[in-house]
Amino acid sequence: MNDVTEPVSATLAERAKRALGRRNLIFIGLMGAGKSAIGRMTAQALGVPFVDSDHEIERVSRMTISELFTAYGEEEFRALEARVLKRLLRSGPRVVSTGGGAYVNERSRRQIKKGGLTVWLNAELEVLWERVNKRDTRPLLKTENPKQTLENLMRARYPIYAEADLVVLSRDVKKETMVEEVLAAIADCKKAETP
Ligand SMILES: Nc1ncnc2c1ncn2[C@@H]1O[C@H](COP(=O)(O)OP(=O)(O)O)[C@@H](O)[C@H]1O
Ligand SMILES: O=C(O)C1=C[C@@H](OP(=O)(O)O)[C@@H](O)[C@H](O)C1
Ligand SMILES: [Mg+2]
Repeated sequence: MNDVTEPVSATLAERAKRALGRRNLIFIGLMGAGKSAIGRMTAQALGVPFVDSDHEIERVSRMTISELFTAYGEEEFRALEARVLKRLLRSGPRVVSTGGGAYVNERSRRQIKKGGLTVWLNAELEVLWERVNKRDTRPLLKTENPKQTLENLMRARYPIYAEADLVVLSRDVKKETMVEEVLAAIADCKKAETP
């Protein structure tokens, strides 16, 4: 239990950092929710290292996510993702942004839950669609009707993402506002760190 009274002057980032302790902060949510962008900015605000699991997968494999899906298929990608996440989550505190499917995979979900505090960037379909339709880097959306695919993924995945420790609504507000809301959620989090 952390029963040390915070000084009134502690900034939001300082309070969040103290509440996080040695845990990692792990961003989960659907494609376009802002895990990579908001995760990076949150790490900066907290003054802890940032890592994006997709970037790490691309670095170690020397292939893009799209190339990996084409060459080996989704199942192999998930196995690689689980291995990379296990390594990234070994020590904290860090901010780790995952790819949208990581938390849905049982093996990765177990590691993520064990690895620290999870924050779900929850977003409505229109918000996600406006963001993801500008790029063609996401292999799962290379379908005849990508918006419908995104909606189907929402239905399947949102009940699982809902298991997260913290939930922040991702919407069209300034990214700095999103970061502040994430920091406030961490600072207010009652889940105690296990020794
Ligand atoms: N609050 C926001 N307002 C406007 N654009 C955003 C916001 N959050 C993220 N974005 C943009 O949406 C796109 C998708 O974000 P990204 O971080 O790649 O999402 P994810 O990693 O969850 O798929 C990026 O271009 C990012 O800059
Ligand atoms: O939702 C998914 O299954 C995926 C999301 C992507 O990451 P982002 O959520 O960062 O776009 C990436 O890992 C891969 O294309 C698969
Ligand atoms: Mg991302």
